[in-house]
Amino acid sequence: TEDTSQHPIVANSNHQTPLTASEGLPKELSPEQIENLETEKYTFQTEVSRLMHLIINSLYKTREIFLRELISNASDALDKIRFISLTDPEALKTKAGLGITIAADPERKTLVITDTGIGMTRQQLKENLGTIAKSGTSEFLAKMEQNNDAITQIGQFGVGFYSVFLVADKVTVASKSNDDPDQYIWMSTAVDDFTIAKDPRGNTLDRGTQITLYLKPDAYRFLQEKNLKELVHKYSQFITFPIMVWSSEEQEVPVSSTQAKKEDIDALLNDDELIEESIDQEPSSDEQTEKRLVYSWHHVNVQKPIWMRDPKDITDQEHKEFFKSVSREREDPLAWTHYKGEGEIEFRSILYIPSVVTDVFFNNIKNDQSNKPIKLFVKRVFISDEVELLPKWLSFLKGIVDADDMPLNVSRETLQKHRSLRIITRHLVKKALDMFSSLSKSDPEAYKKFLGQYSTILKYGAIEEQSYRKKITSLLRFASSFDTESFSSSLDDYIDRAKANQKSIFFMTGSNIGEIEQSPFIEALLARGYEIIYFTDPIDETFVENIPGYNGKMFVNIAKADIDFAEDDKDFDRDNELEAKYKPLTDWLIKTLDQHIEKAVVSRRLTTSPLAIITPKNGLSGHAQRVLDAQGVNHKNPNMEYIMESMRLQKKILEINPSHPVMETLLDYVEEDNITKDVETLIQLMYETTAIRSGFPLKDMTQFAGRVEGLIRKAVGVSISEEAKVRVKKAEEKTKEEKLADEELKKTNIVYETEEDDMEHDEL
Ligand SMILES: Nc1ncnc2c1ncn2[C@@H]1O[C@H](COP(=O)(O)OP(=O)(O)OP(=O)(O)O)[C@@H](O)[C@H]1O
Repeated sequence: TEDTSQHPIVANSNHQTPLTASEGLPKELSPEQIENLETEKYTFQTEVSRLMHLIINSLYKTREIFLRELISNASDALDKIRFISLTDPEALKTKAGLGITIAADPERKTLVITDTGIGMTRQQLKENLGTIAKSGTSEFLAKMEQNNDAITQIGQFGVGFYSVFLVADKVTVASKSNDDPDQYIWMSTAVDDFTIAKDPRGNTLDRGTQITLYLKPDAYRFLQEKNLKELVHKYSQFITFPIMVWSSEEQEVPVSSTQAKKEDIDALLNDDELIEESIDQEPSSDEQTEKRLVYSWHHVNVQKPIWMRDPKDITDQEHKEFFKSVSREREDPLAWTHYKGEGEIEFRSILYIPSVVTDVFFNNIKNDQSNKPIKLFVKRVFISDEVELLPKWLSFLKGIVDADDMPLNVSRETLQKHRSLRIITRHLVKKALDMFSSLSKSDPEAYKKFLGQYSTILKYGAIEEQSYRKKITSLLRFASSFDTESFSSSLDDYIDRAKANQKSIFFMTGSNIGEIEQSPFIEALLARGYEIIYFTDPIDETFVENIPGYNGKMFVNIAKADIDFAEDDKDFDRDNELEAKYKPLTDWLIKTLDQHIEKAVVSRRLTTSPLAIITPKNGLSGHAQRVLDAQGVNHKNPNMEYIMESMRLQKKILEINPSHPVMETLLDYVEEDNITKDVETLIQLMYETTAIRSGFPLKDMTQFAGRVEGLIRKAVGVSISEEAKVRVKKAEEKTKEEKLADEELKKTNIVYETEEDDMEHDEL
């Protein structure tokens, strides 16, 4: 007969029956059974071996996470069988209820974790616990080699199971799947191979998995009931299945009943009524009683799932722990929103903002894969974490959605397209944006941290999603000429501070504030008292290209042509007059700088600089050009590359400052036909230095350097043809001995040895 005491997950197991310590533990394999096992041996995939060696030989502070990983795997396995049972009721046709038990055996120094989940067939044991299917493993290995704390992220990389070797040097996994008539047992002593055998105890599990950890001496503290219960509590509160820990309690019990009979226990575990009775039975007063330790299954996670509770009753600490348990992040979230959607469709959700963006998030975005950070439940039953519930630009959030009304027996693809999901998504986006907005008001420090991590992604969202564009844009913060330090101006602030009749939001892009402040373009606006937004994020150029304006004001790049100041600033007569006056100079400049510019015009914006180089309206600014160059034009489309290249070669517009003394003098020179070769060189140089100041890469650095040197020679009176007098000594040919020594070296493995290396060898 089967030993059902190993499946104590019945409707209510929180009964107090005096059982003995070993009653909660599974039968161990006897020495003969081990002797006669018909095992088959397999070698671990190399990555698994490497991982296990790293894990077993290292001293990690946070070893307790093995329990989190095992509980989470057990919970996944239970989710799977429950999900299958939605369409196939047969799947649950075993005696076992759904749940997890955890028991320590201080005598054998083992910890046993049992679940009644989906279980594994022989083949699955071999595949799941011997190879790593998911990508990113080598990345994780590298991380671990670098930094001990990386271990806590093990679950994110899909290799959580192997964390058992943090605390155990031998592990057995017994498992029974509905798809395999027999129960199998997997064993490993953390060396390079593992074995699988048919379990000689028979089908003790009914369905599910039982993991036995043979703890290393330095991990015995996990056997202490108090430690164990605390830990399980920490990692189990948010698991939707009951988790039972085998616990002892000192109790006054009738002397006669101290030894509970095995049959009684079995009956108890299978009959709810009997349990009720046994709880009701108080020891009668005239019966003899004594104090002794009684054992029972203690239900650790009795609370409702956090999202089903009243938001008012949930403490910050509970949210932080729930967040860590769903996301496997180490740090507390920056903020959260707990929401109950009613009306069209009823659902509950909690969304969290992680305090830092993970590498995984960006890797997925880069590879055009979606992050799916939301776990979907339907009426408390976990359905999937593969459904896209948030748009890409919000997929940095983490959380859960529990819907009341959703078809369950459909494929993920059908589910993904379901109307209810689209409605939920709309609500979630709105809730997320509200959360950001209230964070900006309630906690400016946290909001700053938030934007530091996510503003690039939000800008991407504003570009992608027209319907939320305005809202997202309103959440962004920038540096501006009003406040260059704090990056705290919103566009609304800018508009509040704008001048009368100002129709534009003036901005300039650059790689940093200092560079923008150096630029000649900003003078005219600052002199007139206009504020300029300083865009320093590489995505900003694309952002403003896609977003024409905000609240009725257009974005205007002050480094491009056509600046429209307020109407009253215009003086057409004066402009026309100056243009006519400077025509000889502008014509001459076009001729001289023909290689670089398409036209030269009289500037209305320059105040202190003599010249400025402007991009034609559809061209690339200096900053944009450098960003593109640095990225090596990361476009798959060859036409795009061609367009970029031609934009880069596009001729610029030269603006001259009519009030500048250098320009006035130059005009005289041209009018008097007094231009010498030297003046021509100087104007070339002036163009080149202006280009550098305006952030454009120079086309020909050698020519530029040549011109500067020429000027210096002239100033110090050295002829242009005079060469540097250098005395060089010719290198000598190799001697015969040296040639021989080289030949010898060729035969060895030595690559290159420095003196320091030699020293180390000597010391060793
Ligand atoms: N208790 C269990 N019941 C059934 N299958 C399990 C159990 N534990 C592990 N497995 C199987 O072994 C596989 C590997 O587990 P492992 O913890 O290493 O990675 P994972 O569960 O896929 O990812 P993560 O670590 O992110 O949970 C799982 O995907 C699952 O198929």
